[in-house]
Amino acid sequence: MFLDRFTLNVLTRSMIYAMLAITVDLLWGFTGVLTFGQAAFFGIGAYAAAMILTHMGASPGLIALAFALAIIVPMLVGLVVGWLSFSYKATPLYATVISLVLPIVTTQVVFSGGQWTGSSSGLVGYGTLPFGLVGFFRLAGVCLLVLTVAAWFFVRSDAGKLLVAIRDNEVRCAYLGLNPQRLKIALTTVLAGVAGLAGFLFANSSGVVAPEITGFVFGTELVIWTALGGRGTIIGPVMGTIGIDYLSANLSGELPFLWNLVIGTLFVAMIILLPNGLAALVAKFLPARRGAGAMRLTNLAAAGAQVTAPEEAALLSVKDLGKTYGSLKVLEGLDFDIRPGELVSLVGPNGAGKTSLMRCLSDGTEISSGVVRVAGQEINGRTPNEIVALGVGRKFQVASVFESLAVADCLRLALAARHRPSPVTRESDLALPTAALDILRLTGLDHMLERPVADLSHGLKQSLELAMVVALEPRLILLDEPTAGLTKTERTTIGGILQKLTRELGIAAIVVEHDLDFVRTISSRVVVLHQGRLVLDGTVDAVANSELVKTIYSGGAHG
Ligand SMILES: Nc1ncnc2c1ncn2[C@@H]1O[C@H](COP(=O)(O)OP(=O)(O)OP(=O)(O)O)[C@@H](O)[C@H]1O
Repeated sequence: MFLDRFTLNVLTRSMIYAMLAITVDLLWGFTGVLTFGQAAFFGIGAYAAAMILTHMGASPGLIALAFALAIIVPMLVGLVVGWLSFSYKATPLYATVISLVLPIVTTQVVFSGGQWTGSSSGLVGYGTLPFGLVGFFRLAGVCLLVLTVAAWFFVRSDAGKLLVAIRDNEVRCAYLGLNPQRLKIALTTVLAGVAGLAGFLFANSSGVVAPEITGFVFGTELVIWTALGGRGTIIGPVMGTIGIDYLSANLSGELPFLWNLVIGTLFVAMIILLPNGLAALVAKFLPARRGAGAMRLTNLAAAGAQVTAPEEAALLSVKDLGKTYGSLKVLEGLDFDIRPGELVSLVGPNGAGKTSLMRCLSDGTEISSGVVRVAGQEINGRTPNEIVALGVGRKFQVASVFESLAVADCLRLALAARHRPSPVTRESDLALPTAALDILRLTGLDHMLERPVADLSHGLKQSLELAMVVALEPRLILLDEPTAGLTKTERTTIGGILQKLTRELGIAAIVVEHDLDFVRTISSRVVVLHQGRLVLDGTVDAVANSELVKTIYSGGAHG
Protein backbone atom coordinates (compact mmCIF):
# COMPACT_ATOMS: atom_id res chain seq x y z
CA MET A 1 0.00 0.00 0.00
CA PHE A 2 2.76 2.45 0.74
CA LEU A 3 5.87 1.15 -1.09
CA ASP A 4 6.86 2.62 -4.46
CA ARG A 5 7.77 0.45 -7.47
CA PHE A 6 11.50 0.80 -6.93
CA THR A 7 11.27 -0.28 -3.30
CA LEU A 8 8.99 -3.18 -4.15
CA ASN A 9 11.45 -4.36 -6.76
CA VAL A 10 14.47 -4.06 -4.50
CA LEU A 11 12.79 -5.67 -1.50
CA THR A 12 11.55 -8.60 -3.60
CA ARG A 13 15.14 -9.22 -4.71
CA SER A 14 16.48 -8.70 -1.15
CA MET A 15 14.02 -11.20 0.30
CA ILE A 16 15.03 -13.80 -2.30
CA TYR A 17 18.70 -13.16 -1.48
CA ALA A 18 17.84 -13.51 2.23
CA MET A 19 16.58 -17.05 1.53
CA LEU A 20 19.96 -17.76 0.06
CA ALA A 21 21.72 -16.21 3.04
CA ILE A 22 19.81 -18.59 5.35
CA THR A 23 21.29 -21.52 3.43
CA VAL A 24 24.77 -19.99 3.79
CA ASP A 25 24.17 -19.60 7.51
CA LEU A 26 22.98 -23.19 7.98
CA LEU A 27 26.16 -24.40 6.31
CA TRP A 28 28.63 -21.91 7.71
CA GLY A 29 27.13 -20.48 10.91
CA PHE A 30 25.67 -23.73 12.20
CA THR A 31 27.69 -26.52 10.59
CA GLY A 32 31.02 -24.69 10.28
CA VAL A 33 31.46 -25.24 6.53
CA LEU A 34 32.46 -21.88 5.03
CA THR A 35 30.90 -21.82 1.56
CA PHE A 36 31.04 -19.45 -1.38
CA GLY A 37 29.16 -21.90 -3.56
CA GLN A 38 25.52 -21.07 -2.76
CA ALA A 39 25.56 -18.42 -5.52
CA ALA A 40 26.34 -21.17 -8.02
CA PHE A 41 23.34 -23.29 -6.95
CA PHE A 42 21.17 -20.16 -7.04
CA GLY A 43 22.45 -19.35 -10.54
CA ILE A 44 22.01 -22.91 -11.75
CA GLY A 45 18.39 -22.90 -10.53
CA ALA A 46 17.72 -19.49 -12.10
CA TYR A 47 19.32 -20.48 -15.42
CA ALA A 48 17.58 -23.87 -15.50
CA ALA A 49 14.24 -22.05 -15.19
CA ALA A 50 15.12 -19.21 -17.58
CA MET A 51 16.44 -21.60 -20.24
CA ILE A 52 13.24 -23.66 -20.23
CA LEU A 53 11.09 -20.51 -20.34
CA THR A 54 13.20 -18.94 -23.11
CA HIS A 55 13.74 -21.91 -25.39
CA MET A 56 10.59 -23.97 -24.80
CA GLY A 57 7.95 -21.46 -23.77
CA ALA A 58 6.01 -20.53 -20.64
CA SER A 59 2.88 -22.67 -20.71
CA PRO A 60 1.69 -23.86 -17.27
CA GLY A 61 3.22 -27.29 -17.93
CA LEU A 62 6.58 -25.79 -18.90
CA ILE A 63 6.54 -23.46 -15.90
CA ALA A 64 6.02 -26.55 -13.73
CA LEU A 65 8.94 -28.24 -15.53
CA ALA A 66 11.09 -25.13 -15.03
CA PHE A 67 10.20 -25.18 -11.32
CA ALA A 68 11.10 -28.86 -10.96
CA LEU A 69 14.39 -28.52 -12.84
CA ALA A 70 15.33 -25.35 -10.92
CA ILE A 71 15.32 -27.50 -7.78
CA ILE A 72 16.47 -30.89 -9.10
CA VAL A 73 19.48 -29.73 -11.16
CA PRO A 74 21.11 -27.77 -8.27
CA MET A 75 20.39 -30.73 -5.96
CA LEU A 76 22.20 -33.12 -8.30
CA VAL A 77 25.15 -30.74 -8.58
CA GLY A 78 24.99 -30.30 -4.78
CA LEU A 79 25.15 -34.06 -4.32
CA VAL A 80 28.31 -34.31 -6.44
CA VAL A 81 29.88 -31.25 -4.77
CA GLY A 82 29.02 -32.61 -1.31
CA TRP A 83 30.48 -35.99 -2.16
CA LEU A 84 33.70 -34.38 -3.45
CA SER A 85 33.95 -31.99 -0.49
CA PHE A 86 33.26 -34.31 2.40
CA SER A 87 34.95 -37.59 1.62
CA TYR A 88 36.39 -39.35 4.66
CA LYS A 89 39.37 -37.39 6.09
CA ALA A 90 38.86 -34.37 3.79
CA THR A 91 39.76 -31.17 5.66
CA PRO A 92 37.33 -28.22 5.99
CA LEU A 93 39.67 -26.22 3.73
CA TYR A 94 39.01 -28.73 0.97
CA ALA A 95 35.26 -28.04 1.04
CA THR A 96 35.82 -24.27 1.05
CA VAL A 97 38.17 -24.45 -1.95
CA ILE A 98 35.65 -26.56 -3.88
CA SER A 99 32.96 -24.02 -2.99
CA LEU A 100 35.22 -21.30 -4.47
CA VAL A 101 35.86 -23.24 -7.66
CA LEU A 102 32.20 -24.10 -8.23
CA PRO A 103 30.90 -20.54 -8.92
CA ILE A 104 33.93 -19.77 -11.07
CA VAL A 105 33.32 -22.87 -13.20
CA THR A 106 29.57 -22.21 -13.33
CA THR A 107 30.13 -18.65 -14.58
CA GLN A 108 32.51 -19.94 -17.27
CA VAL A 109 29.94 -22.50 -18.38
CA VAL A 110 27.34 -19.73 -18.64
CA PHE A 111 29.74 -17.57 -20.65
CA SER A 112 30.49 -20.37 -23.08
CA GLY A 113 26.84 -21.44 -23.41
CA GLY A 114 26.24 -19.33 -26.54
CA GLN A 115 22.58 -18.71 -27.31
CA TRP A 116 21.52 -21.37 -24.79
CA THR A 117 22.62 -19.30 -21.81
CA GLY A 118 22.80 -15.92 -23.55
CA SER A 119 26.54 -15.84 -22.79
CA SER A 120 27.68 -12.51 -21.21
CA SER A 121 24.31 -10.78 -21.82
CA GLY A 122 22.30 -13.46 -20.02
CA LEU A 123 18.68 -14.25 -20.84
CA VAL A 124 15.86 -11.71 -20.86
CA GLY A 125 12.37 -11.31 -22.22
CA TYR A 126 11.12 -14.85 -21.49
CA GLY A 127 7.61 -15.53 -20.22
CA THR A 128 7.25 -15.81 -16.43
CA LEU A 129 4.65 -16.60 -13.79
CA PRO A 130 1.88 -13.98 -14.27
CA PHE A 131 2.05 -12.42 -10.81
CA GLY A 132 3.08 -8.82 -11.39
CA LEU A 133 5.23 -6.72 -9.11
CA VAL A 134 3.04 -6.91 -6.02
CA GLY A 135 2.38 -10.60 -6.53
CA PHE A 136 6.09 -11.43 -6.62
CA PHE A 137 6.73 -9.20 -3.60
CA ARG A 138 4.15 -11.18 -1.63
CA LEU A 139 5.36 -14.52 -2.95
CA ALA A 140 8.97 -13.72 -2.00
CA GLY A 141 7.78 -12.57 1.44
CA VAL A 142 5.79 -15.75 2.05
CA CYS A 143 8.65 -18.00 0.84
CA LEU A 144 11.15 -16.17 3.04
CA LEU A 145 8.81 -16.38 6.04
CA VAL A 146 8.19 -20.11 5.54
CA LEU A 147 11.93 -20.81 5.14
CA THR A 148 12.83 -18.68 8.16
CA VAL A 149 10.27 -20.42 10.39
CA ALA A 150 11.24 -23.88 9.12
CA ALA A 151 14.95 -23.17 9.66
CA TRP A 152 14.23 -21.69 13.10
CA PHE A 153 12.34 -24.80 14.22
CA PHE A 154 14.96 -27.09 12.69
CA VAL A 155 18.01 -25.54 14.38
CA ARG A 156 16.25 -25.72 17.75
CA SER A 157 15.18 -29.32 17.26
CA ASP A 158 17.08 -32.40 18.41
CA ALA A 159 18.14 -33.18 14.82
CA GLY A 160 19.20 -29.57 14.24
CA LYS A 161 21.67 -29.87 17.12
CA LEU A 162 23.59 -32.25 14.88
CA LEU A 163 24.73 -29.29 12.78
CA VAL A 164 26.31 -27.55 15.76
CA ALA A 165 27.75 -30.88 16.92
CA ILE A 166 29.51 -31.30 13.56
CA ARG A 167 30.83 -27.73 13.78
CA ASP A 168 32.07 -28.21 17.34
CA ASN A 169 33.58 -31.67 17.09
CA GLU A 170 33.19 -33.77 13.99
CA VAL A 171 35.46 -36.49 15.32
CA ARG A 172 33.23 -37.00 18.35
CA CYS A 173 30.20 -37.26 16.06
CA ALA A 174 31.86 -40.13 14.21
CA TYR A 175 32.76 -41.78 17.52
CA LEU A 176 29.10 -41.57 18.56
CA GLY A 177 28.30 -43.80 15.59
CA LEU A 178 27.05 -40.93 13.43
CA ASN A 179 28.23 -40.34 9.89
CA PRO A 180 29.10 -36.62 9.70
CA GLN A 181 30.27 -36.91 6.08
CA ARG A 182 26.92 -38.30 4.98
CA LEU A 183 25.05 -35.67 7.01
CA LYS A 184 27.04 -32.86 5.39
CA ILE A 185 26.46 -34.29 1.91
CA ALA A 186 22.71 -34.49 2.65
CA LEU A 187 22.69 -30.92 3.97
CA THR A 188 24.61 -29.60 0.94
CA THR A 189 22.17 -31.36 -1.39
CA VAL A 190 19.02 -30.10 0.33
CA LEU A 191 20.34 -26.53 0.65
CA ALA A 192 21.37 -26.55 -3.02
CA GLY A 193 17.72 -27.32 -3.76
CA VAL A 194 16.58 -24.39 -1.56
CA ALA A 195 19.07 -22.11 -3.35
CA GLY A 196 17.66 -23.38 -6.66
CA LEU A 197 14.13 -22.53 -5.50
CA ALA A 198 15.34 -19.00 -4.69
CA GLY A 199 16.88 -18.93 -8.19
CA PHE A 200 13.51 -19.89 -9.71
CA LEU A 201 11.78 -17.05 -7.84
CA PHE A 202 14.50 -14.64 -8.95
CA ALA A 203 14.32 -15.68 -12.62
CA ASN A 204 10.55 -15.14 -12.58
CA SER A 205 10.35 -11.96 -10.54
CA SER A 206 13.21 -10.11 -12.27
CA GLY A 207 12.61 -11.47 -15.76
CA VAL A 208 16.35 -11.56 -16.38
CA VAL A 209 19.27 -13.83 -15.52
CA ALA A 210 22.90 -12.77 -15.97
CA PRO A 211 26.25 -14.54 -15.34
CA GLU A 212 26.91 -12.41 -12.20
CA ILE A 213 24.24 -14.26 -10.19
CA THR A 214 26.20 -17.51 -10.52
CA GLY A 215 29.51 -15.95 -9.58
CA PHE A 216 32.08 -15.92 -6.89
CA VAL A 217 31.61 -12.20 -6.09
CA PHE A 218 27.94 -12.78 -5.31
CA GLY A 219 28.89 -15.88 -3.30
CA THR A 220 31.28 -13.76 -1.22
CA GLU A 221 28.65 -11.04 -0.72
CA LEU A 222 26.30 -13.64 0.71
CA VAL A 223 28.97 -14.65 3.22
CA ILE A 224 29.55 -11.01 4.20
CA TRP A 225 25.83 -10.29 4.63
CA THR A 226 25.51 -13.41 6.77
CA ALA A 227 28.50 -12.40 8.91
CA LEU A 228 27.25 -8.85 9.39
CA GLY A 229 23.75 -10.01 10.23
CA GLY A 230 25.04 -12.55 12.74
CA ARG A 231 26.00 -16.05 11.73
CA GLY A 232 24.70 -18.91 13.79
CA THR A 233 21.34 -17.14 14.17
CA ILE A 234 18.53 -17.48 11.65
CA ILE A 235 17.28 -13.91 11.88
CA GLY A 236 20.79 -12.40 11.48
CA PRO A 237 21.37 -13.28 7.82
CA VAL A 238 17.83 -12.17 6.97
CA MET A 239 18.39 -8.74 8.55
CA GLY A 240 21.93 -8.43 7.16
CA THR A 241 20.91 -9.28 3.61
CA ILE A 242 17.76 -7.18 3.41
CA GLY A 243 19.42 -4.25 5.21
CA ILE A 244 22.59 -4.11 3.15
CA ASP A 245 21.06 -5.01 -0.23
CA TYR A 246 18.34 -2.39 0.25
CA LEU A 247 20.84 0.26 1.36
CA SER A 248 23.15 -0.62 -1.55
CA ALA A 249 20.34 -0.28 -4.06
CA ASN A 250 19.41 3.15 -2.69
CA LEU A 251 22.80 4.62 -2.06
CA SER A 252 24.69 3.25 -5.05
CA GLY A 253 22.48 5.43 -7.29
CA GLU A 254 22.87 8.58 -5.21
CA LEU A 255 26.52 8.14 -4.24
CA PRO A 256 27.97 6.09 -7.08
CA PHE A 257 31.61 6.77 -6.12
CA LEU A 258 31.29 7.09 -2.38
CA TRP A 259 29.04 4.10 -1.88
CA ASN A 260 31.75 1.42 -1.75
CA LEU A 261 33.67 3.51 0.74
CA VAL A 262 30.57 3.92 2.91
CA ILE A 263 29.85 0.20 2.89
CA GLY A 264 33.53 -0.61 3.59
CA THR A 265 33.57 1.74 6.58
CA LEU A 266 30.31 0.23 7.79
CA PHE A 267 31.81 -3.27 7.62
CA VAL A 268 34.86 -2.27 9.63
CA ALA A 269 32.75 -0.44 12.23
CA MET A 270 30.40 -3.42 12.56
CA ILE A 271 33.21 -5.91 12.94
CA ILE A 272 34.76 -3.82 15.72
CA LEU A 273 31.55 -2.83 17.51
CA LEU A 274 29.36 -5.86 16.83
CA PRO A 275 31.58 -8.87 16.13
CA ASN A 276 28.59 -11.17 16.48
CA GLY A 277 26.54 -9.23 13.96
CA LEU A 278 23.31 -7.26 14.00
CA ALA A 279 21.42 -10.14 15.58
CA ALA A 280 23.43 -9.65 18.80
CA LEU A 281 22.20 -6.05 18.98
CA VAL A 282 18.60 -7.13 18.54
CA ALA A 283 18.98 -9.83 21.19
CA LYS A 284 19.98 -7.13 23.72
CA PHE A 285 16.62 -5.45 23.40
CA LEU A 286 14.57 -8.60 23.49
CA PRO A 287 13.37 -10.00 26.82
CA ALA A 288 15.61 -12.80 28.05
CA ARG A 289 14.42 -16.15 26.79
CA ARG A 290 12.55 -18.18 29.34
CA GLY A 291 14.49 -21.20 30.46
CA ALA A 292 13.45 -24.30 28.58
CA GLY A 293 11.12 -26.62 30.48
CA ALA A 294 12.92 -28.97 32.87
CA MET A 295 14.52 -31.92 31.10
CA ARG A 296 13.35 -35.23 32.56
CA LEU A 297 15.75 -38.16 32.77
CA THR A 298 14.27 -41.59 32.22
CA ASN A 299 15.62 -45.08 31.95
CA LEU A 300 16.16 -46.50 28.48
CA ALA A 301 15.36 -50.19 28.13
CA ALA A 302 18.61 -52.06 27.47
CA ALA A 303 19.24 -52.64 23.77
CA GLY A 304 19.84 -56.31 24.45
CA ALA A 305 22.76 -56.51 22.01
CA GLN A 306 25.16 -56.01 24.87
CA VAL A 307 27.37 -58.71 26.35
CA THR A 308 26.19 -61.50 24.15
CA ALA A 309 29.62 -63.06 23.80
CA PRO A 310 30.16 -65.92 26.26
CA GLU A 311 32.74 -65.33 29.01
CA GLU A 312 35.42 -67.43 27.42
CA ALA A 313 35.08 -66.03 23.86
CA ALA A 314 37.33 -63.12 22.89
CA LEU A 315 35.44 -59.88 22.47
CA LEU A 316 38.49 -58.21 20.99
CA SER A 317 41.09 -60.19 19.12
CA VAL A 318 44.30 -58.56 17.88
CA LYS A 319 46.56 -60.60 15.57
CA ASP A 320 49.99 -59.44 14.42
CA LEU A 321 48.89 -55.79 14.44
CA GLY A 322 51.29 -53.28 12.90
CA LYS A 323 51.09 -49.52 12.42
CA THR A 324 53.46 -47.32 10.45
CA TYR A 325 53.58 -43.61 9.79
CA GLY A 326 55.51 -43.44 6.52
CA SER A 327 58.71 -45.33 7.22
CA LEU A 328 58.29 -45.04 11.03
CA LYS A 329 57.09 -48.29 12.62
CA VAL A 330 55.16 -47.43 15.78
CA LEU A 331 53.44 -50.78 16.40
CA GLU A 332 54.75 -54.20 15.44
CA GLY A 333 53.49 -57.77 15.81
CA LEU A 334 50.93 -57.13 18.58
CA ASP A 335 48.90 -60.19 19.63
CA PHE A 336 46.34 -60.22 22.43
CA ASP A 337 42.70 -61.00 23.21
CA ILE A 338 40.27 -59.31 25.57
CA ARG A 339 37.18 -60.96 27.06
CA PRO A 340 33.93 -59.43 28.33
CA GLY A 341 34.25 -57.98 31.83
CA GLU A 342 38.04 -57.55 31.68
CA LEU A 343 39.53 -54.19 32.65
CA VAL A 344 42.91 -54.06 30.97
CA SER A 345 45.34 -51.24 31.66
CA LEU A 346 47.69 -50.33 28.85
CA VAL A 347 50.93 -48.90 30.18
CA GLY A 348 54.28 -47.93 28.74
CA PRO A 349 56.60 -44.96 28.59
CA ASN A 350 55.91 -41.92 26.38
CA GLY A 351 55.97 -42.76 22.69
CA ALA A 352 55.49 -46.51 23.32
CA GLY A 353 52.52 -46.53 20.91
CA LYS A 354 49.56 -46.63 23.34
CA THR A 355 47.52 -43.91 21.62
CA SER A 356 48.35 -45.38 18.20
CA LEU A 357 47.01 -48.74 19.40
CA MET A 358 43.77 -47.11 20.63
CA ARG A 359 43.44 -45.44 17.24
CA CYS A 360 43.85 -48.76 15.40
CA LEU A 361 41.21 -50.40 17.61
CA SER A 362 38.64 -47.68 16.98
CA ASP A 363 39.38 -46.71 13.36
CA GLY A 364 40.09 -49.62 11.02
CA THR A 365 41.56 -47.30 8.38
CA GLU A 366 44.50 -46.68 10.73
CA ILE A 367 45.62 -50.33 10.72
CA SER A 368 48.74 -50.89 8.59
CA SER A 369 49.03 -54.68 8.95
CA GLY A 370 47.54 -57.57 10.89
CA VAL A 371 43.91 -58.23 11.77
CA VAL A 372 41.66 -56.84 14.51
CA ARG A 373 38.31 -58.46 15.25
CA VAL A 374 35.50 -57.22 17.48
CA ALA A 375 33.00 -59.92 18.47
CA GLY A 376 34.34 -62.02 15.60
CA GLN A 377 33.99 -59.29 12.95
CA GLU A 378 37.08 -57.91 11.24
CA ILE A 379 37.34 -54.14 11.61
CA ASN A 380 40.22 -53.52 9.17
CA GLY A 381 39.30 -50.66 6.82
CA ARG A 382 36.10 -49.77 8.72
CA THR A 383 35.47 -46.16 9.72
CA PRO A 384 34.91 -45.14 13.38
CA ASN A 385 31.11 -44.91 13.07
CA GLU A 386 30.99 -48.45 11.67
CA ILE A 387 33.13 -49.72 14.54
CA VAL A 388 30.88 -47.95 17.08
CA ALA A 389 28.00 -49.94 15.57
CA LEU A 390 29.91 -53.12 16.46
CA GLY A 391 29.93 -52.03 20.09
CA VAL A 392 33.18 -50.11 20.60
CA GLY A 393 33.10 -46.79 22.50
CA ARG A 394 36.11 -44.48 22.71
CA LYS A 395 36.84 -41.82 25.30
CA PHE A 396 39.60 -39.42 24.34
CA GLN A 397 42.37 -38.04 26.53
CA VAL A 398 41.19 -34.44 26.23
CA ALA A 399 37.44 -34.47 26.92
CA SER A 400 35.80 -34.67 23.51
CA VAL A 401 32.34 -33.11 23.93
CA PHE A 402 30.27 -30.44 22.18
CA GLU A 403 31.19 -27.12 23.80
CA SER A 404 28.35 -25.04 22.29
CA LEU A 405 25.58 -27.42 23.33
CA ALA A 406 23.83 -28.13 26.64
CA VAL A 407 24.66 -31.29 28.61
CA ALA A 408 21.31 -32.89 27.67
CA ASP A 409 21.91 -32.26 23.96
CA CYS A 410 25.31 -33.97 24.12
CA LEU A 411 23.75 -37.00 25.77
CA ARG A 412 20.90 -37.14 23.26
CA LEU A 413 23.37 -37.07 20.39
CA ALA A 414 24.93 -40.21 21.84
CA LEU A 415 21.60 -41.91 21.12
CA ALA A 416 21.08 -40.29 17.72
CA ALA A 417 22.59 -43.15 15.71
CA ARG A 418 19.97 -45.54 17.11
CA HIS A 419 17.00 -43.26 17.86
CA ARG A 420 16.41 -40.82 15.00
CA PRO A 421 16.08 -37.35 16.57
CA SER A 422 13.11 -35.14 15.69
CA PRO A 423 13.79 -32.45 13.04
CA VAL A 424 11.04 -30.22 14.47
CA THR A 425 10.93 -30.44 18.27
CA ARG A 426 13.30 -30.70 21.21
CA GLU A 427 11.99 -33.46 23.43
CA SER A 428 11.78 -32.86 27.16
CA ASP A 429 12.35 -36.52 28.08
CA LEU A 430 15.86 -37.90 27.90
CA ALA A 431 15.91 -41.69 28.10
CA LEU A 432 19.38 -43.06 28.86
CA PRO A 433 20.73 -46.51 29.71
CA THR A 434 21.04 -47.13 33.46
CA ALA A 435 24.83 -47.10 33.41
CA ALA A 436 24.88 -43.61 31.87
CA LEU A 437 22.28 -42.41 34.40
CA ASP A 438 24.49 -43.73 37.21
CA ILE A 439 27.43 -41.66 35.97
CA LEU A 440 25.28 -38.53 35.80
CA ARG A 441 23.97 -39.10 39.35
CA LEU A 442 27.36 -39.89 40.83
CA THR A 443 28.91 -36.74 39.37
CA GLY A 444 25.92 -34.41 39.87
CA LEU A 445 25.55 -33.84 36.11
CA ASP A 446 21.90 -34.94 36.40
CA HIS A 447 21.17 -31.51 37.89
CA MET A 448 22.97 -29.64 35.12
CA LEU A 449 21.21 -30.97 32.05
CA GLU A 450 20.45 -27.54 30.60
CA ARG A 451 23.86 -26.09 31.41
CA PRO A 452 26.13 -25.19 28.45
CA VAL A 453 29.01 -27.65 28.27
CA ALA A 454 31.48 -24.76 27.94
CA ASP A 455 30.64 -23.80 31.56
CA LEU A 456 31.52 -27.24 33.02
CA SER A 457 34.73 -27.94 34.91
CA HIS A 458 37.41 -30.13 33.34
CA GLY A 459 36.40 -33.07 35.54
CA LEU A 460 32.71 -32.74 34.67
CA LYS A 461 33.50 -32.62 30.95
CA GLN A 462 35.45 -35.87 31.35
CA SER A 463 32.50 -37.44 33.17
CA LEU A 464 30.05 -36.16 30.56
CA GLU A 465 32.13 -37.70 27.78
CA LEU A 466 32.23 -40.99 29.67
CA ALA A 467 28.44 -40.86 30.12
CA MET A 468 28.04 -40.20 26.39
CA VAL A 469 30.25 -43.18 25.52
CA VAL A 470 28.43 -45.42 28.00
CA ALA A 471 25.08 -44.25 26.55
CA LEU A 472 26.15 -45.97 23.32
CA GLU A 473 25.84 -49.24 25.27
CA PRO A 474 29.24 -50.46 24.09
CA ARG A 475 30.65 -53.93 24.70
CA LEU A 476 34.18 -52.55 24.71
CA ILE A 477 35.27 -49.14 25.96
CA LEU A 478 38.63 -47.60 25.07
CA LEU A 479 39.74 -44.88 27.49
CA ASP A 480 42.83 -42.73 26.94
CA GLU A 481 44.11 -41.41 30.29
CA PRO A 482 40.64 -40.88 31.80
CA THR A 483 42.07 -39.43 35.02
CA ALA A 484 44.49 -36.90 33.49
CA GLY A 485 44.11 -33.58 35.28
CA LEU A 486 41.42 -34.82 37.68
CA THR A 487 41.31 -34.29 41.45
CA LYS A 488 41.72 -37.28 43.79
CA THR A 489 37.97 -37.45 44.46
CA GLU A 490 37.17 -37.31 40.76
CA ARG A 491 39.69 -40.08 40.13
CA THR A 492 38.08 -42.29 42.74
CA THR A 493 34.66 -41.68 41.21
CA ILE A 494 35.86 -42.55 37.69
CA GLY A 495 37.67 -45.64 39.05
CA GLY A 496 34.47 -46.80 40.79
CA ILE A 497 32.43 -46.26 37.64
CA LEU A 498 34.88 -48.26 35.52
CA GLN A 499 34.88 -51.14 37.97
CA LYS A 500 31.09 -51.20 37.99
CA LEU A 501 30.88 -51.13 34.20
CA THR A 502 33.24 -54.06 33.83
CA ARG A 503 32.40 -56.22 36.85
CA GLU A 504 28.64 -55.76 36.97
CA LEU A 505 27.74 -55.09 33.35
CA GLY A 506 30.36 -57.26 31.69
CA ILE A 507 31.69 -54.47 29.48
CA ALA A 508 35.36 -54.88 28.54
CA ALA A 509 37.61 -51.85 28.95
CA ILE A 510 41.11 -50.88 27.83
CA VAL A 511 42.49 -47.99 29.83
CA VAL A 512 45.68 -46.12 28.88
CA GLU A 513 47.02 -44.90 32.20
CA HIS A 514 50.21 -43.37 33.58
CA ASP A 515 49.10 -43.36 37.22
CA LEU A 516 50.29 -46.76 38.44
CA ASP A 517 48.39 -46.51 41.75
CA PHE A 518 45.19 -46.06 39.77
CA VAL A 519 46.15 -48.99 37.53
CA ARG A 520 46.68 -51.16 40.63
CA THR A 521 43.26 -50.27 42.07
CA ILE A 522 41.15 -50.86 39.00
CA SER A 523 42.77 -53.36 36.64
CA SER A 524 42.21 -57.05 36.24
CA ARG A 525 45.12 -57.25 33.81
CA VAL A 526 47.97 -55.05 32.60
CA VAL A 527 49.53 -54.94 29.14
CA VAL A 528 52.92 -53.25 28.78
CA LEU A 529 53.97 -51.67 25.49
CA HIS A 530 57.53 -50.60 24.76
CA GLN A 531 58.77 -49.22 21.45
CA GLY A 532 55.66 -50.47 19.69
CA ARG A 533 55.93 -54.05 20.95
CA LEU A 534 53.95 -55.90 23.61
CA VAL A 535 56.56 -56.81 26.21
CA LEU A 536 54.40 -58.07 29.07
CA ASP A 537 50.80 -59.15 29.60
CA GLY A 538 49.81 -60.26 33.08
CA THR A 539 48.27 -59.48 36.43
CA VAL A 540 48.92 -56.19 38.20
CA ASP A 541 51.34 -57.86 40.65
CA ALA A 542 53.25 -59.71 37.94
CA VAL A 543 53.78 -56.47 36.06
CA ALA A 544 54.57 -54.40 39.16
CA ASN A 545 57.26 -56.89 40.23
CA SER A 546 58.73 -57.32 36.75
CA GLU A 547 62.39 -56.33 36.45
CA LEU A 548 61.86 -55.66 32.74
CA VAL A 549 59.13 -53.10 33.46
CA LYS A 550 61.34 -51.39 36.06
CA THR A 551 64.13 -51.18 33.49
CA ILE A 552 61.81 -49.82 30.80
CA TYR A 553 60.47 -47.12 33.09
CA SER A 554 63.96 -46.17 34.20
CA GLY A 555 64.81 -45.75 30.49
CA GLY A 556 67.19 -48.71 30.38
CA ALA A 557 65.65 -51.04 27.77
CA HIS A 558 66.27 -50.29 24.14
CA GLY A 559 65.98 -52.26 20.93
N1 LIG B 1 50.39 -38.76 13.24
C1 LIG B 1 51.64 -39.18 13.46
N2 LIG B 1 52.59 -39.07 12.51
C2 LIG B 1 53.84 -39.51 12.71
N3 LIG B 1 54.27 -40.08 13.86
C3 LIG B 1 53.38 -40.22 14.84
C4 LIG B 1 52.02 -39.78 14.72
N4 LIG B 1 51.37 -40.05 15.88
C5 LIG B 1 52.26 -40.63 16.70
N5 LIG B 1 53.47 -40.73 16.09
C6 LIG B 1 54.67 -41.33 16.66
O1 LIG B 1 54.34 -42.65 17.01
C7 LIG B 1 55.00 -43.01 18.21
C8 LIG B 1 53.99 -43.53 19.21
O2 LIG B 1 53.15 -42.46 19.59
P1 LIG B 1 51.88 -42.63 20.53
O3 LIG B 1 51.24 -41.30 20.69
O4 LIG B 1 51.08 -43.75 20.04
O5 LIG B 1 52.59 -43.06 21.90
P2 LIG B 1 52.01 -43.06 23.36
O6 LIG B 1 52.49 -44.30 23.99
O7 LIG B 1 50.55 -42.86 23.34
O8 LIG B 1 52.73 -41.81 23.99
P3 LIG B 1 52.21 -40.79 25.13
O9 LIG B 1 52.20 -41.57 26.40
O10 LIG B 1 53.27 -39.74 25.13
O11 LIG B 1 50.88 -40.31 24.69
C9 LIG B 1 55.77 -41.79 18.68
O12 LIG B 1 57.11 -41.93 18.25
C10 LIG B 1 55.11 -40.67 17.94
O13 LIG B 1 56.03 -39.62 17.69
